[in-house]
Amino acid sequence: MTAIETAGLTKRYGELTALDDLSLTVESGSLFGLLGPNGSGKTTTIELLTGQRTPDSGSARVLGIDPVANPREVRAAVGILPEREDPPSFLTPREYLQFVGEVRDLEDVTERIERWADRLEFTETLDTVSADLSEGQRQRVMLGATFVHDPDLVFIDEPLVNLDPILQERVKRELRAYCEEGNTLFLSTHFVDVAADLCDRVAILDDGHLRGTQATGAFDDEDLLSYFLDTVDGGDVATGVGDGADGPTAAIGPEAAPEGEPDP
Ligand SMILES: Nc1ncnc2c1ncn2[C@@H]1O[C@H](COP(=O)(O)OP(=O)(O)OP(=O)(O)O)[C@@H](O)[C@H]1O
Repeated sequence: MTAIETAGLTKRYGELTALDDLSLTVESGSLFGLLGPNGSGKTTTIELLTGQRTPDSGSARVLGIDPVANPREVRAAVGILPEREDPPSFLTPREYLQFVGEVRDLEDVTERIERWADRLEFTETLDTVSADLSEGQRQRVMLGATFVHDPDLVFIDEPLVNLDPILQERVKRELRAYCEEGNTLFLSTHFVDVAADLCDRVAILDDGHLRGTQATGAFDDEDLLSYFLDTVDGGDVATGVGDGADGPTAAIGPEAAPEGEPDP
């Protein structure tokens, strides 16, 4: 079954074409990665697929729903976690997730909150006001809010930023488990090792253009990095989430690209 299908999806901001003629298929149950340098159009793609923006041309179906005709329906069906969003500082995670549960009209909210807090390891901070949480703790609460309605499809922009290495592994395990339960994850990242580690299929976006789609099974991190650098024109490409709370440990610019001409 197909979770996402786009045909010729195009978005312009004034003179700038942020996304150009994107045609993509994402199968249900897959862990799909949209990999691209800063400004390549990843966020725009997610915003178009979730009915937050309207394309200039082209079409999409998300879980069979047209996000242009039915933006609220698509947002009710999926989970969305934009990059760097926080729970309100004056609410505890439990209060925030209860609020999300009410907006989403959920039954069994208490059970859902406790289950996701357990899966994402923030049970101990459920009743601490969010202003007193670390960045990594707030990121886990946001992940909980994204999954609390157990959607069939989840979009996450940069899933592992702000998490220490131990929590990155825990979250990766949970994301993989979520797909093994038959759900679909659509991740956007500019970290090659996140894509290599997590995703079973990666689409490379560069300057608004889809440069290629690859199954990651045959790649290790280095292979995917080489493929990525050969595929994109270069730019602010991060190679790893490293050991810090902040993400990249190395940003590869055009000067670091391997010698030789990229594949046509
Ligand atoms: N609301 C907007 N108005 C004008 N230009 C925009 C707007 N949103 C994005 N852009 C531009 O569109 C291009 C694609 O942006 P987008 O945010 O989709 O890229 P991205 O791959 O998600 O980048 P990053 O990895 O830095 O988050 C960029 O050149 C950006 O400056």
